[in-house]
Amino acid sequence: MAATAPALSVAGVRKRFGRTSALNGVDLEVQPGQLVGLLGPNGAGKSTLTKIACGLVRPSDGAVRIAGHPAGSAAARAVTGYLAELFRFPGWASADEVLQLHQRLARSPGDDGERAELLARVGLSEARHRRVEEMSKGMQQRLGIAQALIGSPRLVLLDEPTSALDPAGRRLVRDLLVDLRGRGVAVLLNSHLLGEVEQVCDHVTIIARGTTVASGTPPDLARPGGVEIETEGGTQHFPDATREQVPDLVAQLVGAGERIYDVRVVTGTLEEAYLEAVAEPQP
Ligand SMILES: Nc1ncnc2c1ncn2[C@@H]1O[C@H](COP(=O)(O)OP(=O)(O)OP(=O)(O)O)[C@@H](O)[C@H]1O
Repeated sequence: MAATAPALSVAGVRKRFGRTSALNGVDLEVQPGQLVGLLGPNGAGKSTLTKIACGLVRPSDGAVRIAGHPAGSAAARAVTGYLAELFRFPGWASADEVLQLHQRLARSPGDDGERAELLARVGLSEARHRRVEEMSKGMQQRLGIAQALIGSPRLVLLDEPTSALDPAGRRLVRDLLVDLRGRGVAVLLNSHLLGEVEQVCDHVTIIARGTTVASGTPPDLARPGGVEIETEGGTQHFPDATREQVPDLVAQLVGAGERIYDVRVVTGTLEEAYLEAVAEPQP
């Protein structure tokens, strides 16, 4: 069962914190080798869902399984890597010591070699003996990502892993995510950086008010935005036209005596789709 099960399966999950209903029935799947972006406004329930997946929070209702094992079980935790949104490593520890500690916590058979490889993958080889308190926020975040990869997890849960990173650091993490996908690792990525999610994720789930409001591939979610044709008299916008209609549109305009300088098929952005999906329903 475990061999063919999704890396992460979330079915009908609800979570109440006292009077606050954080999740109201969310479904989500991440397959091995799939990179899924979890988007949603502040307070939508993304971190709560991630914490449920790694067994830190118990759902009030619903089922969460990791590679076929119940979330929170030893078998599930053994194949899961997690980077929390807000984490703090001891300031006195070096990068290498942080990873060593987490190797012990994760009971990873990994050794010096695993630590050196992980530090290289997050661009911290030179900082191996630097203390955490001497690192920038971005370096600490990259160390956090290395920590999440200890023991070669099959599922990696990353809660806003690039919020402190500069553009080069973000590129490095994007490349790392693509590499993980290539190795068959499943990744759930919580992020507010829509451009990044659009570039790297195979699938996106948007939650708002504790429920799923949209789900699909980034191109599916980012709807087409029509066709723009630049003519002598200015830009003409055909909002409902598709790429297939371009030759006919151009022929009509030329037939009507227009001169054409440029034609653009406008694609919507994930940002537009996101804003539409999370908008409060009108009463
Ligand atoms: N331990 C807790 N006790 C009480 N309420 C909580 C707890 N954790 C989360 N909540 C509430 O649950 C809801 C969802 O919070 P969560 O942190 O999961 O949102 P999020 O989508 O990750 O937000 P952000 O984008 O700001 O990180 C919020 O209303 C939050 O206040």
